[in-house]
Amino acid sequence: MGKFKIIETPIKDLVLIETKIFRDNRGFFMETYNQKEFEEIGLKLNFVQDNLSLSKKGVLRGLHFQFKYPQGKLIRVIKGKVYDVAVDLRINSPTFGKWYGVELTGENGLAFYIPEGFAHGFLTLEDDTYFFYKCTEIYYPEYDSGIIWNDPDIDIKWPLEKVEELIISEKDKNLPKLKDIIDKLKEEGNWIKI
Ligand SMILES: Cc1cn([C@H]2C[C@H](O)[C@@H](COP(=O)(O)OP(=O)(O)O[C@H]3O[C@H](C)C(=O)[C@H](O)[C@H]3O)O2)c(=O)[nH]c1=O
Repeated sequence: MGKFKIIETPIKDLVLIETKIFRDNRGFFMETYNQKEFEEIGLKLNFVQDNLSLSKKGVLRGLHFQFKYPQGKLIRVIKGKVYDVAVDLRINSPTFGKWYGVELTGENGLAFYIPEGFAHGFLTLEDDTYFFYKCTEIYYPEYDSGIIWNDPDIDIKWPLEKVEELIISEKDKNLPKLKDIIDKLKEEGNWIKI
């Protein structure tokens, strides 16, 4: 019996991964990634970069994606709590422009795999939240791109009632709407076509 279990979401290929937690009187142990066992549950992934960010309660990062060299992301909250959101930007996808959100905490061992072709963002629900993710492609600042977090056409139901204030970077405050970049995405991005 493997240590990881896939949980499907309403969006194809976007999955949650339950992780076996070994608890004892010292605390707990878990494997956060195991290439062989991930392949056994259908996730054949090659990670080339790990990221770690620390956020205060109310920080919203995103929605981000890399215009070229899109990144798949295996996300875990090490400590704290976030509401994590992925938006399907895969051209021709039947769920193009649709979003899915999930609460991730350091305690429940839930991981979230967001394949290439999605925009990603999260709202931080606790202070001192450590957010760790493995990426299937390296960072290309020249291709760093995104969509404004409150794009009315995507209409993400962020749990804003759970935070007192929003803390958003100037860069993220000025991100475009999906409708303003859709043509560029289709024409110039070596974007994921499913
Ligand atoms: C993403 C990234 C950033 N940086 C540098 C660039 C900036 O000087 C600094 C902060 O970058 P940024 O403000 O883009 O960090 P976030 O707002 O956390 O961006 C991330 O937030 C959302 C949630 C994501 O899914 C992406 O991985 C990523 O876009 O780190 C790097 O050196 N390498 C990197 O891979």
